[in-house]
Order: sequence, then structure tokens, then C-alpha cells
Amino acid sequence: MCGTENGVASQAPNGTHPPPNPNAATAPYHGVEDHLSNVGRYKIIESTLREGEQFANAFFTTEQKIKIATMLSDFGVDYLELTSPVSSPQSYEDCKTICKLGLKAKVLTHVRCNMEDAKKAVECGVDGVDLVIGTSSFLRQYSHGKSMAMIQTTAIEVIEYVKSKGVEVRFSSEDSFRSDLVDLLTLYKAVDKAGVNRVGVADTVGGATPRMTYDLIRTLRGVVGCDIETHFHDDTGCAVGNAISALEAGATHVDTSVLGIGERNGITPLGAMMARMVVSAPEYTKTKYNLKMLKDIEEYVASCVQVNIPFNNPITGATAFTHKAGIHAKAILANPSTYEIIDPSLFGINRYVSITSRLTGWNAVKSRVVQLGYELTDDQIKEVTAKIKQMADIRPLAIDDTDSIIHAYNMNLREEKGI
Ligand SMILES: CC(=O)SCCNC(=O)CCNC(=O)[C@H](O)C(C)(C)COP(=O)(O)OP(=O)(O)OC[C@H]1O[C@@H](n2cnc3c(N)ncnc32)[C@H](O)[C@@H]1OP(=O)(O)O
Ligand SMILES: O=C(O)CCC(=O)C(=O)O
Ligand SMILES: [Zn+2]
Repeated sequence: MCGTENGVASQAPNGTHPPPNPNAATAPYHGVEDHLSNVGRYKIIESTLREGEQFANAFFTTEQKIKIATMLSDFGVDYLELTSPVSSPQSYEDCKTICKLGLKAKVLTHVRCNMEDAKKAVECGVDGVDLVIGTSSFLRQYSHGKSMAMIQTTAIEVIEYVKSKGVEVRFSSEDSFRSDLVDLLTLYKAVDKAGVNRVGVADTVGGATPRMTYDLIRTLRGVVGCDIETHFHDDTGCAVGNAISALEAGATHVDTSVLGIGERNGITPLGAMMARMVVSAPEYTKTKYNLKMLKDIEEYVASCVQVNIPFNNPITGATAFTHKAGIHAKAILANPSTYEIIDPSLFGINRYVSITSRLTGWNAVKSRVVQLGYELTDDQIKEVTAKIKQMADIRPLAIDDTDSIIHAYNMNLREEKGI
């Protein structure tokens, strides 16, 4: 007997499939959901005005801080993290000023895990206080001298105080990856029980790999119920990779700074993170963030701290969307997704196809010929391409040089034809 049960077709005896049952339920097909991953709903804690101020070349005036905070809030980040108000009288005043701006982004300040710092933070009118204390044996010995038991007791007192003021609180262990795992999990469990909004995991020295990150966050995800914030330094070039791994493992928040500025060579850059996330979570990222602002934000911060944007910066680097080799250029001109993972127009940026080198092919030259308004046959374009390569073998060319070769070739043709 052949037929269907619950809308599922069984095999007919002769090996053929029976016709579909018109009464079968039309339930949609379901993919496999990754319940642990927060890649599609990640949040950004933007720390240019905290970690970024720790960059060797950073000195932000109050006006610059206001402009950076406003731009980042308009860009769509969830939180702005500001320098500790305990650092200096101006830091205290600036923190209060930014809190009063009425920005869309919530304002946090980052302080040591002690009562005096926490009181100063709350005084400023912040939405949240980010508490931090080193938990690795190195930092316990050389930074603050406290045992794990002392850290836990103080942390709980401070957390209860901040919460009693109706302010969000996060507790973070500095140097998490070099801390004893059992110590760390015990502490996180205790602060979670005390009611923190988030715990923070920090790769303070930039030594973690994506797999180490995944393992730690995944383990932590099983221990605490609160949100998990992550902070990655880039000393070994893993800051973006670690951030995406953390989200895959269940972290909810990632710290960034514009251009990655921070202590030493900094942390996960906002722009690189957007590049990663527009690929990993396109709909969420395009809807939530005002991506076309990225270039202006980076240029502004670069000017404040007097650095150039590196040529290979994701998205905004001068060559990030420049295609040079002939094989690439041909395919890009036919369909940009052949050699691009990101559409530059999402960020308001143009792609550029180079036709000025010995690697240039005739298909790329053809597109320039058309742009210049000439009508040449394919054979003629191949001849022009040979001339470009001949010249490019001698010296580097600018676009004006190749344009001149095309103009000259076209003029010769017209003269030959007596036009
Ligand atoms: C990894 C990171 O980026 S963490 C954030 C780093 N941020 C900052 O350092 C903010 C800017 N810092 C500052 O302005 C100053 O360091 C201040 C105001 C915080 C402290 O200044 P000072 O009192 O002069 O102390 P100093 O900076 O020399 O040493 C740090 C002090 O904080 C203590 N400390 C360090 N971390 C912590 C902590 N998480 N919780 C409590 N105390 C801590 C140290 O024991 C040391 O105290 P000491 O006076 O007993 O020596
Ligand atoms: O507070 C945190 O989570 C991070 C502190 C910090 O900047 C670091 O550990 O590198
Ligand atoms: Zn840091």
C-alpha cells in the first residue's frame, strides 16, 4: 500500500513516489537554530571615550568628547563607556556633561571596584557603572594586592550600593584569560547572584585565541544568567576574531573603540566589527546601525588623535574596495560579489577598479573606454591594453596616464580614418 501519513509521503511499492496529498499540512520548513549564539542580536559598548582615551596619542577636549559621543549615539551603539570620573576633575565634569546630553545611547562610566569610585560614578548621573578589578594572580599581586575572597566581598557591597541607586551595574574581571578558571567562575556566579546586569570578560593582554574565547564564554554562559560583555585587546591580532567567537558562544555585548584605539595597540575596532557583523548578521546590522556614518566618525576620531586611517582598514581603508588584477577586475565589473564580501555602498563608499598597472586586463580597460565615451572594438581595446602594460612596465602610472594612452589611441584612429 502506498499513501501518506501525517502528510509525509511513503515510498510507492514500485519505487516511484506517490503524488502529493492535497490535504497535507503546509507547515513551514524549519532550519536548525543556534540557540546559544547572539550573533544576530549583539550589542556594542563603545569605549572610545574610555579605552580610547588610554591610547598614547589621545587627548580629548570636552567639545571633542561631546561630538564623539553624539556621533556614536547617532550611529546606533547601545552604550557609551566614559573614563572614570575619579581620574581627574575634568573627567568628572565631562562625565556629568555627557550624561546631560540626553543621547539615545546609555552612558556608562568605568571605575575600580571600590565604594569611593562607585559613589563618584553614581554622582555623575550615569545610566550604568562598569566595575573592574584584576583577578589573575599577576594583577592580584602587582596591581591591587587583594585576595579572591576580598574581591568577592567588596564586589558584592559595591554592586548592592550601585543597584540601590537604581543604576545598571556590570562587574568585570580584568585579565580574565590568565585568571584561575574556578576562581573566576565562582566570582562571576556570586556577582550574578548579587544581581549584576552584566559580567565582563576581558582579554587585557590580547593573548586569547578564538577557540579559547569560545570555550571560556560557553562555560560562563552555563554558570551565569545575566548578560555577558567581552573586551578584547589586539596585541596578537585576534580582537575581531575573538569578538565574533564570543558572540557565537553566547556573549551578548562587545566592547569597541573607533579605529581600535586604546592601551598599546588597542581593542576591537568599531569599523572592523561592523565589517564582520554586516557579513555575519546582515539584516540586524543594516537596520540597527547607521553604517554610512562610519567614515565620518573614523575620520573625526583620527583627526582628534592625529593618526591616519591605515590603507588596509576594513571598510574605510584607502584600498579596501580597490580591485587591481585583470582577472578580478573582469569578474567584479560583471558582478561585484565575485570578489567582495561587503557591498561598499552600504557604507556610502565607492569601489574602484584600477587600470593603471601591468596587471590590468582588457576587460577593465574596456569599462574605462566606455566611461570616457569612446567606441572601440574588442581588438582595439586589447591593443590599448598592450600599450598600457608597456608603459606600466617602465614606471607606476596614474589614471591620467592611462587615460592619455586611451585618448591618444583614439586620436590616432580618427586621424587614420581622416575624421
Ligand atoms: C585594563 C584597564 O584598562 S583598567 C582601567 C584603567 N583606567 C585607569 O587607570 C583610569 C585612569 N587612572 C587614573 O586616573 C589613576 O590611576 C586613578 C585615579 C584611578 C588612581 O590613581 P592613584 O591613586 O594615583 O593610583 P595609581 O594609579 O598609582 O595606582 C592604582 C591604584 O588603584 C588600585 N587598584 C587598581 N585596580 C584596582 C581595582 N580594580 N579596584 C580597586 N583598586 C584598584 C591599586 O592598588 C593602586 O592603589 P594604591 O594607591 O594603593 O597604590
Ligand atoms: O572592564 C573591562 O571589562 C575591561 C577593562 C580593560 O580595559 C581591560 O581589561 O583591558
Ligand atoms: Zn582594555
